[in-house]
Amino acid sequence: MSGDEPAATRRHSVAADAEVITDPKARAEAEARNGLRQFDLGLRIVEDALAKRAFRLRSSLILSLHREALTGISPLAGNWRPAGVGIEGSRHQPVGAHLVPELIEELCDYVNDNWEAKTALHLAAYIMWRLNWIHPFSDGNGRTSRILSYVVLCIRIGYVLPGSKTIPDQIVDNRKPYFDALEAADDAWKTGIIDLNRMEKLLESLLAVQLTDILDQAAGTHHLEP
Ligand SMILES: Nc1ncnc2c1ncn2[C@@H]1O[C@H](COP(=O)(O)OP(=O)(O)OP(=O)(O)O)[C@@H](O)[C@H]1O
Repeated sequence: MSGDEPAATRRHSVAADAEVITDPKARAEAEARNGLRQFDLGLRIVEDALAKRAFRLRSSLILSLHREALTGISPLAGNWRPAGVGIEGSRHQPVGAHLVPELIEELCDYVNDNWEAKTALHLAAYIMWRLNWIHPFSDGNGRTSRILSYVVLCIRIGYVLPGSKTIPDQIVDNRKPYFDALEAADDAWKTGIIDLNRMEKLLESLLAVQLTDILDQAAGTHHLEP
């Protein structure tokens, strides 16, 4: 657009900035509130897919889960990152931003194409690793990977899983085994191999704790250490 053009013949976009909370206390409250909202959206997605007896993973669903977690906190809520990103304390360097949309499509294809052939734990482990590996967002990658992995696990098993110690909550309470499983899958991928053994084992043990929690509540005992 030329600056000397008369106003009457000018037509250019006037974008609004996304409003974000800057006060640290209000921001922490928004993060907690958004976490609950993101989990609720995840459950609605599971219930909807189970009712329809059909599910296809799409990039729009991943963006919706991210939007729910970051609304009011980041101007990029519900959007792929526009630039490079690093992960503090990790050896993994995520790909350039220009590759994100294509890699997300590949992730969705992998899940959809292997829906019957692979186990629920494999698909959940794949998402947990691959979405973190792509690191498609400027922030909120861990939160979105964990809920999406859990959503796909529930849909592929065919249940809204019971238990209050959910897999995502257990990971947040004890992150080291999760970080180690991500690093192990990253290392395997450097040689072109998808090896999710460690992540699958981790998710299996966390699923056992989640389900056993129901038994513990009923019996008033403690069957498994978290
Ligand atoms: N080696 C690794 N490879 C891939 N992803 C990793 C690795 N180590 C950590 N991560 C992921 O990166 C996340 C941090 O990225 P980001 O800050 O965008 O996520 P977040 O959702 O904001 O954080 P949080 O998980 O604390 O809620 C970690 O939570 C983890 O999920």
